[in-house]
Amino acid sequence: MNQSKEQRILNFVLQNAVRGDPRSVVDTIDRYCSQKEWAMNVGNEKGLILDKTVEEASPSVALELGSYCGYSAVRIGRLLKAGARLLTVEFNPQFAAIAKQMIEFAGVQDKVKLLEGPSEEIIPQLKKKYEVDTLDFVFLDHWKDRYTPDTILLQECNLLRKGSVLLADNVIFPGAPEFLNYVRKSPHFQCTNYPSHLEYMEVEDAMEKAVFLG
Ligand SMILES: O=C(NC/C=C/[C@H]1O[C@@H](n2cnc3cncnc32)[C@H](O)[C@@H]1O)c1cc([N+](=O)[O-])cc(O)c1O
Ligand SMILES: [Mg+2]
Repeated sequence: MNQSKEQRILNFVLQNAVRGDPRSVVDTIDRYCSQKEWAMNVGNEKGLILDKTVEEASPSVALELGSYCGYSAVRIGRLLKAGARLLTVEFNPQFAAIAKQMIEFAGVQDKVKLLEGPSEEIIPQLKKKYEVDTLDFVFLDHWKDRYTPDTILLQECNLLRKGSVLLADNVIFPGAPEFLNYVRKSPHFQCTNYPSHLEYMEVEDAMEKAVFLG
């Protein structure tokens, strides 16, 4: 049975990146996906915006929705301070298996925990089952029509506190118009747009930061 694209990306990392070196894992995925097969990793241009937002937030507890191959989980994990943790949510079993191996190879498994299942089921479990009080940082990069319902669910579950930072990928391409409309109209969020480009392409894209105001 021939391999999936995601398996080919993982194999390329296992053969070409440096075990325990998250930067080399990120760079190796970018090399493969820009030269061989496009894939929906946040990529290096938007990745720099992600890096700066994470460093500024300096989160103790972070959440990622949509692990895919683990590119951004590794990218965020490498920036977390001692004792901080990232929970990354992925419901596709094949992608979850790839992402887990990517996280372990990069050596960030002590900071990054992959939770397998749909975000709408996992989010309500975060407080009791995963011992989360509130989230300091949330990266939204899953199905674009889930951004708004999950943002509402995070609020309903009291998982956001004054200053919690949401960062959403792809608000221009493929686009998340209802999410932009929701957070920009809401009195509970202070929004900032970061124009950029779609990973590995010269297509316009952007990230949106939405800081919860309580
Ligand atoms: O579609 C995109 N991303 C969707 C990402 C989806 C990933 O999140 C998981 N997921 C989805 N809902 C979930 C709910 N719960 C858990 N995992 C979930 C999916 O199993 C997949 O691993 C996308 C598309 C382009 N593009 O150019 O077309 C570019 C990008 O940067 C993108 O992020
Ligand atoms: Mg994306």
